[in-house]
Amino acid sequence: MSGFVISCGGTGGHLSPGIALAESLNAAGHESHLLISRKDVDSRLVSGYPQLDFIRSPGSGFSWKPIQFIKFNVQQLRALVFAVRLLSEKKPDAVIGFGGFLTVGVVFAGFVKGCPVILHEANRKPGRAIRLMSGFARRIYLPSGVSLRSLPPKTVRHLGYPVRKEIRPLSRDEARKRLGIDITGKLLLVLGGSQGALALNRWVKENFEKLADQGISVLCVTGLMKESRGQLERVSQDGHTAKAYFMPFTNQMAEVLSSADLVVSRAGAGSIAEFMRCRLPSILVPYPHATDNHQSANAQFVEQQGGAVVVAQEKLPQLIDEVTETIFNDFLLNELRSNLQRMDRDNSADYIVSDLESILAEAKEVE
Ligand SMILES: CC(=O)N[C@H]1[C@@H](OP(=O)(O)OP(=O)(O)OC[C@H]2O[C@@H](n3ccc(=O)[nH]c3=O)[C@H](O)[C@@H]2O)O[C@H](CO)[C@@H](O)[C@@H]1O
Repeated sequence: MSGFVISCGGTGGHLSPGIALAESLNAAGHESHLLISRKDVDSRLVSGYPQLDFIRSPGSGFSWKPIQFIKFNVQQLRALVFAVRLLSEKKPDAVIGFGGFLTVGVVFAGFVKGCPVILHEANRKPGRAIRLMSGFARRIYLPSGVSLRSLPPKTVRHLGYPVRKEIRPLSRDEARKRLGIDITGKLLLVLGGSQGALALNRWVKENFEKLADQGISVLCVTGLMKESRGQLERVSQDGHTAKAYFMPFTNQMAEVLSSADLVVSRAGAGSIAEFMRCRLPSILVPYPHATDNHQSANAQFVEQQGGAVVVAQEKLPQLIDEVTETIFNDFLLNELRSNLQRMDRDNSADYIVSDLESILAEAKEVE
């Protein structure tokens, strides 16, 4: 049995693969501790996993704005001290970082203590933390076709995004029943990633009547910062009732993804991997201010593989036509679904576990 500290907090896109990996490590008889942030989104997501060991670290997101920049550096120092103490207490065999502001302190502490450092990058443009810490890594997992300058090839493995085991396609009717979605006809899911997207929430409110008149209902996951619940209803001229459901956050992602015919979403790597797993066709609207425009790179890759349609945020007025043309086009939906199936890397968490086991076995031989 080996022990691992997994740094995966700050946003759902880092936390979900951390949870997926911890579950696979624990199932293989290892021990894992997940380092997360004190943000609300982390608390909401981890509430569904009482069996895992989550540890909340100090830390704050990076910004060039002067006050936030000072706060970031002070918090990074606190996070480093916290990480050194944590590693002294848990004595892990390896430290794993999924990127984000929490990764830097714990990875550095792990390296100084002589612990193998393992990194995972989910996006098609590696983030700052991964780039900064890559020189310390014994292994880096990158999406296929993505490279990082000056890394020896033996350090890199191209593996997909670990998706949580419970995220599996369910029958559409069963999923709607479990969510209490009481509609007939097409359902459009609107998802702004783990933290929501104001522009997409607004788009739903502005376009619900047009969608309803075509018989399309909507499920909109608004994000915690834009807390919004409730329901809208509209009866079209032909007597069909369409509804719009709003919820701030969900711990029932398998049901949410399986209930819909189509999703309009930001292009986070985790969301995309889960659409593949649930074979859910998507229209991706990349967040235009994401670091190095990495969401556009994520979205374009899926579009090139035939798994999604991309609409830039400045083209949002065209989204309603894209939605209505796609959601009623069964040929296109089937095509998108079969391409998603082809792209899905089913058990990357299990591959990572066996790779970690061989890294640790090699390290023991060297000792
Ligand atoms: C604005 C920004 O920079 N976002 C980044 C962030 O996205 P973000 O945190 O939005 O992450 P993703 O879209 O990658 O994944 C969201 C995760 O949260 C889960 N979830 C979401 C909503 C909800 O109500 N319940 C729930 O469980 C999803 O199932 C998924 O597992 O990290 C990703 C991974 O590095 C990046 O690709 C994104 O670009």
